[in-house]
Amino acid sequence: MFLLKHSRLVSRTLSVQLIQPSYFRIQMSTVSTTNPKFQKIFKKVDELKPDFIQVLAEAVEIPAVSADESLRPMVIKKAHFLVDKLKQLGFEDIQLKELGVQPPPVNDPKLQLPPVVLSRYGNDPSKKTVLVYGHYDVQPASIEDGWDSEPFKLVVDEEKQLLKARGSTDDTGPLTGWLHVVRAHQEAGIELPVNLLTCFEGMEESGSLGLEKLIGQEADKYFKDVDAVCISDNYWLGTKKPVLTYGLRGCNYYQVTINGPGADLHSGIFGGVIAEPMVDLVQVLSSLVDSKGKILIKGIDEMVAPVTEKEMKLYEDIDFSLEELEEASGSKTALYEKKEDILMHRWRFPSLSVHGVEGAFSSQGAKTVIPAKVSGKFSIRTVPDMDSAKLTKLVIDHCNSVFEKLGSPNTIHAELIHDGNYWVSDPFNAQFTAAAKATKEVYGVDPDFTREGGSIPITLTFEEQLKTSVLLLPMGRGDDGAHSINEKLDISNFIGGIKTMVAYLHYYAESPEN
Ligand SMILES: NCC(=O)N[C@@H](Cc1c[nH]cn1)C(=O)O
Ligand SMILES: [Zn+2]
Ligand SMILES: [Zn+2]
Repeated sequence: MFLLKHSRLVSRTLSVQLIQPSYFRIQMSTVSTTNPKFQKIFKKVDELKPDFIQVLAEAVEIPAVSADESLRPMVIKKAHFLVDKLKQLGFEDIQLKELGVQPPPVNDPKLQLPPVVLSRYGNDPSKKTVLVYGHYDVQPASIEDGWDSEPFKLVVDEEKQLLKARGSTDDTGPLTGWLHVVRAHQEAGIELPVNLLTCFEGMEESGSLGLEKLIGQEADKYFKDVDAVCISDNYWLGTKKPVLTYGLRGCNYYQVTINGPGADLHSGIFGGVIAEPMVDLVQVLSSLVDSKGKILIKGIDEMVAPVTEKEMKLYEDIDFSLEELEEASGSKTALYEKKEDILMHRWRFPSLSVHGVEGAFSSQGAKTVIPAKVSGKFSIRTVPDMDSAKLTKLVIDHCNSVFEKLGSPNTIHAELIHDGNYWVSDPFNAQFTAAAKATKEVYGVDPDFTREGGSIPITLTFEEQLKTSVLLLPMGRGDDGAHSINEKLDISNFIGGIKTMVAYLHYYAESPEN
């Protein structure tokens, strides 16, 4: 069961008026549509809200952290949870596609990748077929990171009208949203206007390992009738205006390991007389990027497509501000002040982030250890026209060359852990047009068309392998705290997002084009 914050409000749980900016309130407080076609089904979505939240509560309780090998059984458990839900809803041809063992680096060489959940709802040749993709794995989370509540227990905050838990916005909330779309149609007695296929994976947060191959294998089989792919796994740019997303950065994730003594050592006995891996590693890591965010690895800037004047105009028209960035980051630490600079550095320039060090002392206290082997983790968000293989060569050569200059007797091994391509689409195709109409229907405003700094590694693969267009239809807001502490999804976004999915499927089904 989920936790209700402010328990005195329990009796009027979930039937309270939603607290929203004024122009949303008009659209969302009752049945949020001017179109009689959607009235019945939107009303049903509103009525089913408690049930939808209950499903989310059950789903987020499973700590499906793909990056944590010890939690792999939980990731697999969540796949089976989804299978049960799909069965209950009458989905057919449900298949758990196994992807084999996880490739190195991995502690357990027999570690199985979590399965991909394929299923189908409807098989009418006269209808279009929409494949919806989502991921059921989540980022790591623990209360010690600074969460206000247990991350794997859903908190329904009545006062703020939000749902808080790891996975609420990324991506369990949006993924389960697709199941609710089907339930709402069933209970409203309205036929789904398209055939719906699902592709739910459990490794997205760890680079979608194994999925690319499966999509290639199934392109002419399970996915052979797919007309369009829709992904709901990203966020509005800010907190007020809905967006549709037509671009993503890619992500190349690296690990650089420095190996030294045979075991961790006492720094009083060995300090000053042996070469310390951690000292070498911090020098390698600090050579990658400066404090202004400039990547210091030579040759990367030259791969980036130049900014055009036409493109500059796009950034000027987007509704966003420095204040929104500061609000979402909870700080005044932005590297840029102008909206255009912020957007370009988030969407169309590469960035390098240093994430952490495996093997180093990281707890409270003052342990006087010399770690024997340390691995620094960093990633580069990639953009057009960067080539992943060329980038990797530049990165590895750079690390080796910096290390060589240190003259250390330790050893270095720099490697790519996973890569996923950037993606940029045509925001005026039939799918985007249908989604824009759907957004207007639900929220009463035209969406902004945005790109995103994050990555969904499989997006380009769907486009290329299935020869279809991909739409990114975000559910949550820019301040949801995905990958961070206190991740949340506003209830109005959850319900509005489900309605938008509904309307998008209907408008896309009606569209004369594919
Ligand atoms: N909601 C999308 C998301 O969070 N994607 C991850 C994908 C990723 C790539 N490498 C590791 N994870 C992201 O970090 O952008
Ligand atoms: Zn995600
Ligand atoms: Zn994520």
